Amino acid sequence: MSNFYVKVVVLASNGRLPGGDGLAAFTITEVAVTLTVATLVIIYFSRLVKNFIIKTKPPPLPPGPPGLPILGHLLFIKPDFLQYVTKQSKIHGPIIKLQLGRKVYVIISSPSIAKQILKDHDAIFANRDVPAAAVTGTYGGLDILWRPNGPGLHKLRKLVVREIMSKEGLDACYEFRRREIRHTVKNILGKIGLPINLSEQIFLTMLSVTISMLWGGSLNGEEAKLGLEFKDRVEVFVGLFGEPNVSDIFPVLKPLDLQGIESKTKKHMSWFYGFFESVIEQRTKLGEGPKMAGSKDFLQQLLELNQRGDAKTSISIKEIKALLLDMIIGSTDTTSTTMEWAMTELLRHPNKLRRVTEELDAIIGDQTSVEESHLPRLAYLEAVLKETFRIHPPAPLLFPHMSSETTIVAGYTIPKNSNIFFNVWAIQRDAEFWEDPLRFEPERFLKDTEKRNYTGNCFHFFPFGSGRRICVGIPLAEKIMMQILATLLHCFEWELPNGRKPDVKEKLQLVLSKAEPLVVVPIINCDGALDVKNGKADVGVICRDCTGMVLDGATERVIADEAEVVEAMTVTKGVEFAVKNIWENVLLETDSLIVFSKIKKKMILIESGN
Ligand code: HEM
Repeated sequence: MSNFYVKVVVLASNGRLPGGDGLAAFTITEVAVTLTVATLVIIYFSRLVKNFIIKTKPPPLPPGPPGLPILGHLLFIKPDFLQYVTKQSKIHGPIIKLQLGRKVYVIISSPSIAKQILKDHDAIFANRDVPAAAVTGTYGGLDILWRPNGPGLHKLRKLVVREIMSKEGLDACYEFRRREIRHTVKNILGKIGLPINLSEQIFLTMLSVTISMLWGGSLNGEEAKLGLEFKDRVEVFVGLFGEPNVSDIFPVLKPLDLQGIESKTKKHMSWFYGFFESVIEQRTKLGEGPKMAGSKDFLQQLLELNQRGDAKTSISIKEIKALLLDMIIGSTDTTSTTMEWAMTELLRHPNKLRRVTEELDAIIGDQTSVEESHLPRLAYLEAVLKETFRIHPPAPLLFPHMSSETTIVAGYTIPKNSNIFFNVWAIQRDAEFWEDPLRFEPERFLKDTEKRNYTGNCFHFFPFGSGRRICVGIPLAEKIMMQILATLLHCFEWELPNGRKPDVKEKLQLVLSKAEPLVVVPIINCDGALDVKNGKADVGVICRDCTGMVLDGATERVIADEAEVVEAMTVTKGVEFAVKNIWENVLLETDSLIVFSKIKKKMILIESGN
């Protein structure tokens, strides 16, 4: 018997020696074994429980910079939120967390994590945290942008995608788009040689295009002032949505509206909605608006749905107004900013600009205007637009998505109701995927075109978002931007005032625009200038690109565009014109109808007065 065994037996038998009581010795052995087994079982189970606890403990929140008590990172996000989050992501990794008050903000700057959220967990992350300004500005989120994910959102998205953005919908209102682009050309022709704010010009074109598609209206002529007012108000309105609002961060302060954001939003909202109400009232009084190839404009369709009274498809007047505002805001700032950046980059890279104009000359040739049918063949221009989206995405962080459940992503816990930003600006400039990412190189989109598209499947390049909140306006955006850019570049040459180089400083409001608007000088892109003398004073008719514009030679102001040539010549009836074609020396009488073609570089006489 070992010493140890003797000791245990003696202790267990209260000092009595074994042998006298065999039963006691047996019990002690049994107790020892039982104790050992119990200890082992306890150890085993405690390990099991520990493992279970470790396994079921939620992963940590994403890392991030330390914040201040109560305020969190509120004081750090200004003046440049995009630069701040990009810098913090470089330090803390591709998924980071910031806190404003009690609200959690998660910023993603990795394609694979973006894919997990926007594809694998799309339904969970398809909500929005509606800021107080948007609640006020959209009747509590009745539009598409701020609407919670659900049947109401699907109904509105389907309506826009099927009725406006479908091929048939867009074809049906092509004439309106064409008309507005020609008005823009005419406007610019009146400003040849003068500096113009291109951003403003393009914004007005886009606004006119959108309004004409929505209800057949136009902002040209007398209404141009209205266009500028729209522009100012859209800018302010959008700025109010983007402004960090203490009412959102600390909801108890909401009734105080400390920054006055809600009251300002209300003021602008009443202006927009008042405008829409007058359009709707007019439509209801006068009946259907202008028809486009037998189809109805969007407003007409909405009003008919409003009359239907069927809960599944019916739409209220408030929804109609909120939707119209969405379409106008969604389509103007984003597209005009993109075109402004595209022009800026082309002016900075004359060799790329040359390649665009060569392509335009080859495809459009001597035809008088850029038509939508030309667009699919303008591969290089399309690459220029994509490269512009890559380097200057108008929505560099997309629009924030909100999680409707606590979810684990990339090994971190994203709490319910967090706001998720996707830093497409950083992802699309990431040297791991894009060679020489800061260089403007449209050629990279000429290879691998299928892979490098923005339909939401490539998470290295997704300027329109992805998943169920992807932008509804892509088909319109791509058509209209291609056509406007092609027209501007085919019809005019562009210079910077005083030979300056355009700068690329950015400014983030809701869209990432140029800090300073692009001011450029349009010059005549045609050698075929014609002089007209009436014997008393110089009067000019100058051949202008594509459009057959008639201009006053002294002031270089437009007298008429092609459609109005007849009228212009009637106005000048009785005045003797001697029109000298620099190639053919043609003399015309006043009553002649003339159009000019740029490419043929000659004046075409289509009808003689006598
Ligand atoms: C350069 C052109 C455009 C760009 C870059 C752009 C970009 C975007 C982005 C990034 C989003 C948010 C996606 C997300 O939340 O993940 C969005 C949403 C939206 N866009 Fe666009 N957009 C453009 C043009 C347009 C046009 C032309 C329209 C309409 C006429 C439009 C209407 C909308 C609407 C209504 C939404 C909200 C969708 C939703 O929340 O479900 N956009 N857009």
